[in-house]
Amino acid sequence: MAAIPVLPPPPPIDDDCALFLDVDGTLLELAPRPDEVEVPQQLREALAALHARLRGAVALVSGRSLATLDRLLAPPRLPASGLHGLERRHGSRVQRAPRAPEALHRVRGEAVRVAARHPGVVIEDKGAALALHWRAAPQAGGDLQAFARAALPRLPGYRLQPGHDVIELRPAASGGVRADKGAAILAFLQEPPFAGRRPVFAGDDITDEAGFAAVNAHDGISVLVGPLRESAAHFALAGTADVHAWIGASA
Ligand SMILES: O=P(O)(O)OC[C@H]1O[C@H](O[C@H]2O[C@H](CO)[C@@H](O)[C@H](O)[C@H]2O)[C@H](O)[C@@H](O)[C@@H]1O
Repeated sequence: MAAIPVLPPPPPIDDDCALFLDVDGTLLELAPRPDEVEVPQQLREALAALHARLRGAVALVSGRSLATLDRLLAPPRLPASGLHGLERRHGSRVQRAPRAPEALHRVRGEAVRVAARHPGVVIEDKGAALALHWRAAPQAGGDLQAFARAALPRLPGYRLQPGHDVIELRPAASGGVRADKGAAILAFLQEPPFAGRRPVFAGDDITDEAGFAAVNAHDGISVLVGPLRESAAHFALAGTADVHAWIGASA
């Protein structure tokens, strides 16, 4: 098996960059449950300073919903894409995720019953998407993944979204267009103040690979955060503290 190449740290963030940032595992340290993350005040200040320095060209690109991103990180209320590209907000323009189908409500009820057998499992209702978390109950990972795979055929137009100690059921497209973090970044890059800038994207998870591919295709800077693994990213940082130092030095 080929060794995973060691990646260099990213260069400083220049004035002509457009900065895209994943949230959990990149800006925020992973916590046992989604509602237990902590947001350092210094991080808010660095994001606000970068937003001003890059003349607005800073966006969050997350698996969280837009509403949750605002609850966690605003102010500043940054341009953002939520639910792995299904939602996007830029100024007053908001693209919403598809409505949850009736079948998803039934699947959620069944997931809650599965979770009741595994103390520590969290079922996160994100509207159109449903996340099944086992970070605090590692032994439940197999059951939850099997449950999600079995539920998928009942949800036409849905796909599985794997992540760190989580499997999600989420729509594959929004408004008839494929939705992922790469597509969200490319949509931002067509609009001022992002257009014409060199894209930079930092992320840690499988969902972030689409974002790395998108910025690589635009001669951008792709940054894998966390332990090295197979990735399309060209640069790496070891963890959230290094991300804070990197963006803090550029703020
Ligand atoms: O794209 P992201 O911003 O990284 O969001 C991905 C998912 O993050 C959250 O789950 C992850 O973080 C939790 C809090 O640290 C952790 O408990 C969990 O194990 C991780 O998978 C969030 O809850 C999901 O909705 C996001 O899709």
